[in-house]
Amino acid sequence: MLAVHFGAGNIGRGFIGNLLFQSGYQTVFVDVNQEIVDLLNEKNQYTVVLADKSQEELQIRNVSAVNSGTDPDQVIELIANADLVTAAVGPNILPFIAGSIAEGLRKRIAANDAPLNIIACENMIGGSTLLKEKVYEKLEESEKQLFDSRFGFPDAAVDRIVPNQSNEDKLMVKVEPFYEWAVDETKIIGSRPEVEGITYVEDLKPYIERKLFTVNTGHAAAAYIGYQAGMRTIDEAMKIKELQELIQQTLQETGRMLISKYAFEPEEHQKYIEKIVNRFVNPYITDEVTRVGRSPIRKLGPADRLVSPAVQYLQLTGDVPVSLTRVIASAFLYDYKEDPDAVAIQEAIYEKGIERAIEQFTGIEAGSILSETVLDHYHQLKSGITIK
Ligand SMILES: NC(=O)C1=CN([C@@H]2O[C@H](COP(=O)(O)OP(=O)(O)OC[C@H]3O[C@@H](n4cnc5c(N)ncnc54)[C@H](O)[C@@H]3O)[C@@H](O)[C@H]2O)C=CC1
Ligand SMILES: O=P(O)(O)OC[C@H]1O[C@](O)(CO)[C@@H](O)[C@@H]1O
Repeated sequence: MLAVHFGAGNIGRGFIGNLLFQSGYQTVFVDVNQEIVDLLNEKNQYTVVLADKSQEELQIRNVSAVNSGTDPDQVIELIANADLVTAAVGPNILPFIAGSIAEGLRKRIAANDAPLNIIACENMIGGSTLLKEKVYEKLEESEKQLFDSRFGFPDAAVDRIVPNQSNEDKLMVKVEPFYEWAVDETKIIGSRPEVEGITYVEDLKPYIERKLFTVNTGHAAAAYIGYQAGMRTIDEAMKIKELQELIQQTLQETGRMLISKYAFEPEEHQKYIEKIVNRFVNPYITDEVTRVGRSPIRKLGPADRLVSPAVQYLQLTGDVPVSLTRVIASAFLYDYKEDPDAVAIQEAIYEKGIERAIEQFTGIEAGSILSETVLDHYHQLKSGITIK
């Protein structure tokens, strides 16, 4: 069985590649990083290390790679013959891989009538749906019906913390032992890809919202508030008692919203929160706040981990979320110079003021109660009332 995976980065090698190998696939990674492509083709294997007391090493074999920048025809050929296509490149990169996927699917249609599923494994709601939209933008109107009947783009929720790597062995990836991969089975075309570790679900929305608004909201809170307090890593940040408390309060807010929306069992949800917070304090993982906080424009978007739960909390409970708005404010103070999103946000604040910047990046209307609350937190945090 042939799997083509776009993005041989942290989650690509450390999670998706790992499960594909365990499920019997031959995996070809598609990436634009020539060094990683060369190494994968030279070794045809790499090591995944579990970040816990055991430090267990898994050998991931049957892998190779192609550089889509220099060898686009090979990528097209691979897609034409694949049994499964997956991607973990980042939401902003999905439009750039759509062209070769469209071409590959065209070539496949000309050669055989086997169905194919394409699963984007990004931290976002509707990642595969977005990829499908971008692929379909490359099609003629007349092609779309046949594509609909042959190719599935099931959305997914993926969860495993894989920090940036600093190993001497450039292919080695250190990952937390925990993982979860839920896939929307209603959008599968043909038979379900048999991948060890995938949970097929009929309704993905509760899974993806629970995950994005707990793991990723909590993590973003630790990153932005931790950065504000001068911390370098998430585990350092988590040692600050007040920060842990703020994360707990933030996750109580997202929890209240999720429980009210999906009728989750409160005790079960509380256990889920505790488990997530424990993952953040894993002493075997060094995860920089600047990785977890990366791309703040994306993270402040209306459908993402901070603003969406805040807006839904207000709508569902009638109360203003005190902690979520504080985390949103701290994201507006995130001024890490190496992050182009952070720089753009700071420039927008400088040029048009914080209130307009909040509206621009979050879609929260200026003058609304949410905007006013974020604004209050922003001014307090800026005047030095920090967590430390
Ligand atoms: N790292 C993690 O723990 C998790 C990450 N994710 C999601 O997975 C996605 C990837 O994240 P990471 O693996 O952390 O990032 P990463 O930066 O380690 O990996 C991304 C890879 O995509 C490659 N890439 C960039 N442009 C490309 C293109 N045009 N074609 C093919 N490959 C291209 C990069 O060279 C890199 O190897 C993101 O959406 C992230 O939110 C989801 C869950 C966990
Ligand atoms: O990958 P993103 O969306 O930039 O956000 C980083 C987040 O993703 C993860 O890497 C994995 O879920 C978390 O560590 C963190 O919450």
